[in-house]
Amino acid sequence: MEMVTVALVFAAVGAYGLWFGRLSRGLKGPRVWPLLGSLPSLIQNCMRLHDWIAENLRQSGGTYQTCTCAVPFLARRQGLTTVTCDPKNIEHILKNGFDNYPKGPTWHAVFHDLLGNGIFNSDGDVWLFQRKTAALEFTTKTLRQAMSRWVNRAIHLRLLPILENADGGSVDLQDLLLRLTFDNICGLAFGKDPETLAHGMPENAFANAFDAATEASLQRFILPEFIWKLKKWLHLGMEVRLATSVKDVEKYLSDVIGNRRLELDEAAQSNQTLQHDDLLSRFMKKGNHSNQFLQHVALNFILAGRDTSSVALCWFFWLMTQNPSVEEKVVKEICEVLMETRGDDISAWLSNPLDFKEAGRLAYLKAALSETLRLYPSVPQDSKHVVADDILPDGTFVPAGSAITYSIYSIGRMESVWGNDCMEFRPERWLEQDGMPNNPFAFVAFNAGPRVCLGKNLAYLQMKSIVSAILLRYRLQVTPGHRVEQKMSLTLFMKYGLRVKTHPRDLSEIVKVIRMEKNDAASDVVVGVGGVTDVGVKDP
Ligand code: HEM
Repeated sequence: MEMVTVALVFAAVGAYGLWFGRLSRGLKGPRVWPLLGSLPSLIQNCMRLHDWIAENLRQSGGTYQTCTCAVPFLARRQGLTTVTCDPKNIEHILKNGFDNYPKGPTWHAVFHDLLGNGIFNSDGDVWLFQRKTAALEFTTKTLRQAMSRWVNRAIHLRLLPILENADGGSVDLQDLLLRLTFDNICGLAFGKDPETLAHGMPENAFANAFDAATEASLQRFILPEFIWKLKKWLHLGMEVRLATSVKDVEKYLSDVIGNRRLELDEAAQSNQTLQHDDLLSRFMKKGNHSNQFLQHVALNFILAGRDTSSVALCWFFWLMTQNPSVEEKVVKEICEVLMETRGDDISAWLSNPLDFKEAGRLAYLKAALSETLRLYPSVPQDSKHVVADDILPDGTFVPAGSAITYSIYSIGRMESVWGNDCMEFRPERWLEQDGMPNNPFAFVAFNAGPRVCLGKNLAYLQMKSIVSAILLRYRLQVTPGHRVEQKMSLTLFMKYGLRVKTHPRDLSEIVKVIRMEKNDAASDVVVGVGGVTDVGVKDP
């Protein structure tokens, strides 16, 4: 009997060895260990994940396959991940083969408790209906006006007073910006500014519950699905926190929706039109949707639009401190535009926020923001589920049930895509005739294809308003000793925030230079092309 057991064990080990040999030979990426797959290298590099993935991709020519669970049957499906940064593959995944690469069941299960079947967490017809309805709203001028109103209010009533009071001391700009954009997106999503950005940085029950629910949902990614499902069923650990936070978030939103319904009914009875221009009211006016559907609409927009622009701005402001010549050009462009639209009096530049036309003319600023997102994309990587066996344009076979990760962070750092100067922060490339790669899928910080970010133009407007308000008034200096590092998360936060000192900016020198250039230009015989508009910046 013992002999039989030993023989069986030997046979099993031998069979596993043969299987593992075949598997690991076919994989190009980091070393794959028996049973543990690439988990050891993943853990070893978890503090510099994005740079590690970029190195792997450089070595493998743009695509590799790896396996986090080297166990037969599981390996081909749940364990196998294809990692790519090849723009042709990305175009295939996001556009040409769109239906074969949905977000998939894992993503959906993780976020379902918080986001339901909202736009950010659905595929197929459920997603398409919401996408069509929302896309109509995102092209309206009134939504742009609403964004402009919310952002300018928060900048002038709360952000600037906080910076003024900092009085040479250091502030955590990341914290301020995260609060500001959270307030903005709540205003836009359901017409209420929770004012989390205010003196003393007050606690806000809705913001806290939303943060706790997002964090607890993200924790689910770390665990195998059956474990977090078991914890949910047994009411254990983070699952308890998730359930309570989701309840709090839903209660808050259900009160907002209930009040809005009453206001809309009263307005209809007295033949008045309500002035609410937020997304929730727009969806309510369009159809007879359930409270739960409307809650999910609001929550999905908040999740999609809350941290992305603040994180991009954080890296932008840090890059300004590292690249003073770019900062000078950014400030000069803003001054040039304001001098043309508001005249020479500097106080008139500071008294009112940018209007749409002024913001639209800031081509260099838009290029600098895009360049920031190329090197520091707010969403550094994204994953898709493979529905049916497929072959990617570069010849890689991807089996049904496996996952594909495309590294947005790596695409921007590939010499093969962006040229020898890919690691340089050079906004000019966005304005040059041949500065950009031919394939528009080389820049997917806002996603691309049918699921391209709906808030992209609003985000540029919001970011331009915030940059102008801060840089016209202050020069920023990273607080000595402060460490700027990436946090490993679905969003590219700075791990320790961004502590900066603010120094009042004297615009008189820049104004002198602009005046001199204007005089020189006026005395030239050749007349220039006039103001550049931001249509000059190439978009995918
Ligand atoms: C710099 C700022 C922003 C960046 C970098 C960004 C980036 C992205 C990315 C990468 C996606 C795809 C995510 C995925 O499918 O998993 C996305 C989707 C989306 N974004 Fe943005 N976003 C920004 C700002 C905003 C803002 C301000 C809003 C709302 C006002 C917004 C609304 C959306 C929506 C609704 C989607 C889902 C689209 C769909 O699935 O059909 N985004 N965004």
